Amino acid sequence: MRLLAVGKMRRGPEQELFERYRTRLSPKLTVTELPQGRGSAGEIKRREGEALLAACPDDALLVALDMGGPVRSSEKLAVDLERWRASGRPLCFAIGGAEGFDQPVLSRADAVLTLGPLTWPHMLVRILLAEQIYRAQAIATGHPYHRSGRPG
Ligand SMILES: C[S@@+](CC[C@H](N)C(=O)[O-])C[C@H]1O[C@@H](n2cnc3c(N)ncnc32)[C@H](O)[C@@H]1O
Repeated sequence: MRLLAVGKMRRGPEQELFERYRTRLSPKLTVTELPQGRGSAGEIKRREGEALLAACPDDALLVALDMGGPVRSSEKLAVDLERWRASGRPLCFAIGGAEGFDQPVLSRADAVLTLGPLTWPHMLVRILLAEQIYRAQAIATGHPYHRSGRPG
């Protein structure tokens, strides 16, 4: 699995937390960091979008992290992750920069993964994504890390 992410994560508590989850994942999640775009908001989005699409293999199943996607439970994400991996295509997640994704990235994406309607800082999104993939793996294997606790 690959993560294409705009921006550079510096050493510190965010990186430590991200690594805590990332290193528990199987298969491994490798990270490709892309430079933040320059110029107007439109130029930033276009440049970052071009870099994201250039880094994404043609045959990859691209999952764009964006507020605009359908809301999923962690259990549903576990099912979708299994389905995405069973496709046999390399799985690529993408996290945008401060301006979000350019339309061509969203058009190329095979799926959109939302972490809810709130806007999260992109470095926290890396942590949340790694934790949710780890949780999805715990759900798939029946590991007690995940406890549903929901009625019904
Ligand atoms: C600071 S946000 C960008 C916000 C931008 N103004 C927009 O409207 O998309 C940076 C990146 O974090 C990710 N992100 C932020 N909040 C998210 C959420 N609730 N669900 C999924 N991804 C999110 C997206 O990949 C987004 O491109």
